[in-house]
Amino acid sequence: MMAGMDKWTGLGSALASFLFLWSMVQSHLPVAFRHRLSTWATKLASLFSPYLHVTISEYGAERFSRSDLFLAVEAYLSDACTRRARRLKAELGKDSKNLQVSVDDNDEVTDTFRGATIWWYAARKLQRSQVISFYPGQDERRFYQVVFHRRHRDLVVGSYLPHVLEEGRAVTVRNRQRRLFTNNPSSGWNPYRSGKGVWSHVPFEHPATFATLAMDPADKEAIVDDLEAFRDAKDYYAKVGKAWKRGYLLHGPPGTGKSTMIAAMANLLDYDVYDLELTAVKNNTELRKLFIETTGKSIIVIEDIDCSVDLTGKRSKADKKNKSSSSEDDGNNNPKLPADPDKDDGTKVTLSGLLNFIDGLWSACGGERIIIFTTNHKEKLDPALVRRGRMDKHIEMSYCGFEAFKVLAGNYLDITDHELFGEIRQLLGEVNMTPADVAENLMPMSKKKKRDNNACLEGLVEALNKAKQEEEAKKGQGGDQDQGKEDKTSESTEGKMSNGEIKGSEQVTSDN
Ligand SMILES: Nc1ncnc2c1ncn2[C@@H]1O[C@H](COP(=O)(O)OP(=O)(O)OP(=O)(O)O)[C@@H](O)[C@H]1O
Ligand SMILES: [Mg+2]
Repeated sequence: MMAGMDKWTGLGSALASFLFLWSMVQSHLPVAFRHRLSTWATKLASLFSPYLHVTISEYGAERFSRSDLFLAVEAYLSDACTRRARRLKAELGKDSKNLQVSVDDNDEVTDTFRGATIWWYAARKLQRSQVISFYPGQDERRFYQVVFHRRHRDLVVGSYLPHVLEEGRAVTVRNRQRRLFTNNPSSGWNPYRSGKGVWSHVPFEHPATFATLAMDPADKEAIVDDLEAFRDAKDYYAKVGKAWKRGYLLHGPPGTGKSTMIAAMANLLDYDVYDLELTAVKNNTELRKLFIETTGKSIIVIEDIDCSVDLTGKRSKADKKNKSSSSEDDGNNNPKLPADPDKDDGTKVTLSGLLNFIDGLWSACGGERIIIFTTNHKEKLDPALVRRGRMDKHIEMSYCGFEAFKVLAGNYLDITDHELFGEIRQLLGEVNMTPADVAENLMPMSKKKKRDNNACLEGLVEALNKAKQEEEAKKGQGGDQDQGKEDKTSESTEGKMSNGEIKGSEQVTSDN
């Protein structure tokens, strides 16, 4: 039985190779003759050969972009089959520093799928184009040919090729160099002009991870858990009829690690990051266009949302017009009306445009997206913008507590305990110092000087004492509008619940 199978397989392979070489010879003959020969050859082949061919060309019918299937096959073969190919070629990936190994032209790769044997060939043929090409090699069209026994037709077309597509896409995602995108300025530029992307990108190489992020371990774990649950919840989101996306609001004073946390999130989930500069967006239509151009598995970030667009100011003015009672001031928690969409004051992105961006019908395109807003002043934001469902999770990044300090001490000094820890713990309970400032004190002072843990910690104690004195001096002067003090009050209630939110040096609130 096995010997019989081998004989058939060998014969099939030989026939498939012959037909493939035949198609290569044809490509160098005059067009009319080639067509006739091709018809004869196909008839002959179908008479004698039980094998079928499927060709997957590099460019689709429209010839502008490379076919998705071709790219997936390329990735699939490079990953799954290169081990079996005898001739391989290595290239530097387009956006990556990694070497990509793929099957060399005219080489054969054998694959098996549910007991069926499938042969793959990579080849290229010269295209007689009417268009003059500026780029060498542009007239060459690459293609893959898959050959299989006709009794496996349903299996290959119905199951194997979809499997190759899915696996190939997964390999592409695994091997890709993640990217950091930023939106191009819109002045003098038409977002609908073809051939020009609305986003520019650079490789995303931020080294921050949750392990190096200084915050309370329990809160950190809760965030990691939430992110991982989101990543794996495709079916759940489909079941409950929700777009597969999640919003996070990171708020807290400057230097408390909001941007660092975004980088850690991207590294944890292996997502791209789209850093959206809202002030460079002309209007709501352009904002929507930007959203459509983002891909799945990405984090869309709008930093300092309260400064990006004067949502509060516009709303206050609208509010004033309508109610003739509210002040120009942001008015904190007062509900406000939407901004005037027709008013042209540099940017026409309105609150309603932004809300649409987050959870309008368009926001469901593609799926698997996280949207993050950061702000130093949560209270300035419109409640509609940050309500649950839009910003599902509110994370307060606050001044450095002792637990956060221990993470920094571990990162910078490789220590978990020290005789000065007690004093530092007490001082951190009394003084507001951001993780950025604490980290600065733990950095070695000079390159020549050997890193000295004692000196670093003593320096930190000194800085904390100095900050304490300054705070006391301010208090003495009767200055009570200091933002730090307000935050300090909430920090001193570490771990206690207030208005349904966890208050602490690292606070996390969630709707679930
Ligand atoms: N929680 C933290 N854990 C580790 N490092 C931190 C943390 N917070 C701040 N840092 C350090 O301080 C620097 C500044 O932090 P980051 O830019 O994340 O602050 P931010 O909250 O985004 O500030 P801003 O509101 O000004 O944008 C970072 O480069 C990082 O090294
Ligand atoms: Mg920041």
